[in-house]
Amino acid sequence: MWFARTKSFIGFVNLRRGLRVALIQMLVGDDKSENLKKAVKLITEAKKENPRLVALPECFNSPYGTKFFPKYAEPIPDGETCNVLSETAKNNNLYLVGGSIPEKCGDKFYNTCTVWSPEGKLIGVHRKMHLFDIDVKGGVRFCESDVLSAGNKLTTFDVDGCKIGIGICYDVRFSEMTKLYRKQGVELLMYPAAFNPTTGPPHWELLMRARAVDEQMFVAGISPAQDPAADYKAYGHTIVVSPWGTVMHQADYAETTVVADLDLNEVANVRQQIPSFSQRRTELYDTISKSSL
Ligand SMILES: NC(=O)CC(=O)C(=O)O
Repeated sequence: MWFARTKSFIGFVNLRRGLRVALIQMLVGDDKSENLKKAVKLITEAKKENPRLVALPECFNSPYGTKFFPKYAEPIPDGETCNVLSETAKNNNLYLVGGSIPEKCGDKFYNTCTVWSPEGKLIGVHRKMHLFDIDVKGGVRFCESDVLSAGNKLTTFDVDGCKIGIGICYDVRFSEMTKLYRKQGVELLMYPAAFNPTTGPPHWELLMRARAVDEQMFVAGISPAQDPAADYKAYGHTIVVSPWGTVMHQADYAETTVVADLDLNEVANVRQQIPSFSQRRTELYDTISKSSL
């Protein structure tokens, strides 16, 4: 296992607020129980680096594709995958962002991220809010809404005083959502995500950096590794960006784990030096128009 570690440091601070995260860029196959075994193995290996929080990628127990979602879907929290995630968080005594899985709830399906405490308790459930329906000629066509329903709620949780927000993949393209997280005091935004060879190269890093600079927070994107044989080829490139917009670490296409030390004081430092949030002219550009224009 190859580990990459980056450190971020700005100036002298009296009280260092740090958070070590491990982001698992896992190669996902079509055998669900093998995927679960692999996730447990990689989390257990990552634990050797002593992270406080570990994250898995979007759709880590199933291939990413609408034809797979109904077959792989499980109820939350009473399914096999949730049991495994809860046990693994507890056995390793860490916070676990469980990537995402296809969720079945009644007659509906969702693309859902669960978050687990070191005691194995479910502390967050995020259903992808913006469904990935795009058609790029000669590139990628995908229509999640053929099968999935969209979630309607933001999701935050706390790790040692750091408020963390969750989005899933396509959610990263919606800056209004990130602004709401900023208003809630989020300092780290985590996106389990699976971009692709069409949108990945031009947009992946750009969007992660844009959200980090817009809202002056750490942003992490956690992708599956690329499987050249899969119908949908994930872009990989699991990434961590600082509140200054610096790419602290970015993986390639292969399976790997990125370990990053986040200096949370950097959030306050950047917000103090560039106080764009309090300088907004919201009276001029309220984007939620109530008019019929
Ligand atoms: N897979 C997604 O949800 C989003 C994506 O690939 C993109 O926005 O591009």
